[in-house]
Amino acid sequence: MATTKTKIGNSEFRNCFMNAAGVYCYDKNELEQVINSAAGTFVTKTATLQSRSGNPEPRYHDTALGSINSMGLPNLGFDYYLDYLLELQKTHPDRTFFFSLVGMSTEDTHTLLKKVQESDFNGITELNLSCPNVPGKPQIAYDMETTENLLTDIFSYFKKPLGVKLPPYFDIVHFDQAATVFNKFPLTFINCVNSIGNGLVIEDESVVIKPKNGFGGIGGEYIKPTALANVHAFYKRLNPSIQIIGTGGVLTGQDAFEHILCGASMVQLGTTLHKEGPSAFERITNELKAIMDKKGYKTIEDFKGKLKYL
Ligand SMILES: O=C1NC(=O)NC(C(=O)O)N1
Repeated sequence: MATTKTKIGNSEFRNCFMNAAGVYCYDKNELEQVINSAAGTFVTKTATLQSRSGNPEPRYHDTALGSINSMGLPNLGFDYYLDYLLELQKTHPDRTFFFSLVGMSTEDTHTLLKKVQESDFNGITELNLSCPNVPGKPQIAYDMETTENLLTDIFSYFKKPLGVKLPPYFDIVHFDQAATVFNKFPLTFINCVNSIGNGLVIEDESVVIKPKNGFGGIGGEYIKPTALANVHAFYKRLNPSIQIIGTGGVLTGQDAFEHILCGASMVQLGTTLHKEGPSAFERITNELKAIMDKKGYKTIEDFKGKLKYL
């Protein structure tokens, strides 16, 4: 029987599936459900220094092929998530969890990461450089100079495992430029991709979410080709020491198989988890194991990154 265990940095996970930041991770209740599911680990909702109520509702909408959201980083604040993560280090010492965070300013980002560095947190930090939904705030990782300067400053003091959540890129030159920057730093991973920013969904004659006149991040089936391309483009360009987390368009074990084939070491569920709930982890894990058994793959390392070209 195949195993879907994996490793990110020096941390081992019993399963290569987890939630995507923003889904089933707002509070202890939701995170507990992911802990008790077949998921290998969880990532928190992206935490900011102060708690945020986020954008006006309706701000999330499911569609037949995925979802659109403009949540606006609603979260209970950095201290809430850090306190919970430190509590879990006592109750679940054998597990490693991910902490997603970003500042509303560069100064806040450094304040947050210095707090993490100085804390007893021994998990993995995911810096969200790609939220498309805070009015007036750009997706940081679309600005390579700002990203390079930020990472240079961060790695002068941050010595714990760190990865970045990236927006999708759509230009080969941008893959080259971004990879050149990321290869300069001891990143544990990059996570490709966040939602495709500023899409528009219409029902009858109206937008379906309130913020930004209906413009929001797109997830689900719509984005799998873009997600797979980003995973593979960076897999081919990055130092092997920087692993890839694949996020976007995973509904089935086949979708997860494709993400791993492109180079992902971990696969996140966003829209599918929102629609189906934590039981999706067991379903998709079993579907992936069935594919692996059929193909004679014992571990994900047997086919990770081995996408065939014509
Ligand atoms: O990084 C994010 N990506 C999204 O698609 N939505 C959330 C949000 O709006 O909070 N953040």
